[in-house]
Amino acid sequence: MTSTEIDFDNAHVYAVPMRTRFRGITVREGMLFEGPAGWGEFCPFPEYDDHESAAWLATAIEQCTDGWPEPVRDRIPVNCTVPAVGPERAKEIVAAAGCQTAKIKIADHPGSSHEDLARVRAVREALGPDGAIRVDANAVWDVDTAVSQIRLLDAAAAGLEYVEQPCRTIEELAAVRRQVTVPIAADESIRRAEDPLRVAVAGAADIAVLKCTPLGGVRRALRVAESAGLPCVVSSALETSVGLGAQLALAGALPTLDLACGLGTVSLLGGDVVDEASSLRPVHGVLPVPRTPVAPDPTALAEYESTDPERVRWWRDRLRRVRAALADRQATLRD
Ligand SMILES: O=C(O)CCC(=O)c1ccccc1C(=O)O
Ligand SMILES: [Mg+2]
Repeated sequence: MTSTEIDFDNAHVYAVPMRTRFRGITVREGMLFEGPAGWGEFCPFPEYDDHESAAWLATAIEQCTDGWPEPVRDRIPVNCTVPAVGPERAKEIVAAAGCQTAKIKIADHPGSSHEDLARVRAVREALGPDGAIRVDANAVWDVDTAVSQIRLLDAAAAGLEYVEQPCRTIEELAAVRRQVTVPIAADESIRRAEDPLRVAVAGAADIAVLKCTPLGGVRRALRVAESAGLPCVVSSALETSVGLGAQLALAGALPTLDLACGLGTVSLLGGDVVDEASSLRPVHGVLPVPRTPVAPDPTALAEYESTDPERVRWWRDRLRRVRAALADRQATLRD
């Protein structure tokens, strides 16, 4: 991977409002820059330090210098993503999406159980009996809370497909997994591991959630999939269509993929930096696998270019620091 031909100096800083607050985010920010193979997106969440953000930069550099490996499929079924909203809004989201699978955010704040159960019931009503429902607790429960909440949610959903990251540690996931029949998926345990290639998720989870953006690229995520040795779901990091292309390239290149992916998230954004026709919004619950990165559209890019000089400076400083951090990490990210 070489980064010398990338036009970092002219990188654009974008700010796209979220349609609904998600993970505490109301405006999604990031950077877009062009290299010899196309455009890349650099968008680590604000709380990520330079070391962790280096993997996000590696993904952007892979896509604009090397491109992606050959896909083995060209259409990816996706879930619709239901944020922590009320039951009526949840039904609208599911009905508008047209997906067979819904992923619901739960445990968004302390004491949310009652609201979580109402949201899950509403989604089942909108989805019908044949759809699949998965929930994501983003690592907030202790083991006992997880076990009791998963049982309640499974009943409210009339059957859950899986629960994503109910607790923080691998040991806790394993303990929960021994006590419930609902399959367990590991997300943060892989994505935020110091070494995602060596984390032992197999005894603690039934499914691996993979996000190539924080894992350092499509090729590296393929190696993480191989070492995890579990059925995989590819899930987004709230990229625009430019960065989401890499995630779809990963979903397209995995040797086996039997589960819907969490890649319908452009629908959570209030806009996109590419033109309408290239925007990676699912149609009838399916997304295409792009062969090359999607380029921003000048008009759309101008619309979402950040106008806040302080944010622009913050991102430029961050990119400069993270390029240095990546130079330090390059050996391990190639590992
Ligand atoms: O998987 C999906 O349906 C959407 C993606 C998603 O939930 C997500 C998006 C950004 C950051 C974290 C997460 C997560 O899976 O926890
Ligand atoms: Mg998750």
